[in-house]
Amino acid sequence: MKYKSILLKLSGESLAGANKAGIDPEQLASYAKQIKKISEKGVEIAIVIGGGNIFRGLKASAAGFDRVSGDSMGMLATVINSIALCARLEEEGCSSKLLTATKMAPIGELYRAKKAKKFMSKGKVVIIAGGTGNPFFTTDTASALRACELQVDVMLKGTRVDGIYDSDPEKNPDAKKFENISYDEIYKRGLKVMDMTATTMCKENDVKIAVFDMDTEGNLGKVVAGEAIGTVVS
Ligand SMILES: Nc1ncnc2c1ncn2[C@@H]1O[C@H](COP(=O)(O)OP(=O)(O)OP(=O)(O)O)[C@@H](O)[C@H]1O
Ligand SMILES: O=c1ccn([C@@H]2O[C@H](COP(=O)(O)O)[C@@H](O)[C@H]2O)c(=O)[nH]1
Repeated sequence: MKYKSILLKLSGESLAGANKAGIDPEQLASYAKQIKKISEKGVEIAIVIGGGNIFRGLKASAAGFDRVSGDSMGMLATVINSIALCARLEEEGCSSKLLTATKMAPIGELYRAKKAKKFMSKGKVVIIAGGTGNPFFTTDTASALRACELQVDVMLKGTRVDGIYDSDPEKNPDAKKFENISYDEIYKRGLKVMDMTATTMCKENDVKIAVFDMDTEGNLGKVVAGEAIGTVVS
């Protein structure tokens, strides 16, 4: 395996599968199987999941809430997805541990980097729920933060597109894919695959990012093995 330790960011929206909302049991099972496979190969794994399939804070004002309340609801949405993944991994026979950014016992223990690293070194898949624990952020930024804290080899953004394009491929069918790209090129072109706070955090702390299509079974194993199936940012 090319990468011995990873921070995997999973898209909440992708977890919804074809239904576009909620959690699709087949999608969840596919993610769990892929994660179990690389865990069995000795890869240390931490996971952050988004909450876009349930709630996003940015939509709060339209729904009649203030932004901070909306973001709190968004962070709780990530906890729901994290509980689901943790339960599914256990079902698959893959030992996992749910840690939370804010106090939430008995749902999960409070996150601390040292604690997370200890579990990871013992072969447990660590799921870090609740984003950063602060409003006005996203789970992309939470992923970048945890990747820095845990000093993993790479931050993997597993999503429903197969890499970074020169424009949003879900809107422009003629968009061209990059195999490699620099952080600065992402700023210069204003590419929106990840938010700028997350990109900056990775740039400043020298965290490599790989963006790939997690919805095709087997892709996680390929990316961790170093196959060039997505886009690498460095
Ligand atoms: N230049 C680009 N290259 C690739 N994808 C892009 C680009 N610009 C925008 N995107 C969009 O970014 C999305 C990937 O982001 P992400 O995985 O964070 O999805 P999300 O719906 O925001 O997930 P979450 O629920 O975790 O917030 C893709 O679905 C794609 O449409
Ligand atoms: O650190 C964080 C992370 C997330 N939020 C809120 O949660 C939702 C869902 O996260 P996504 O990354 O969009 O999937 C997000 O829209 C924020 O409202 C947060 O406040 N702080």
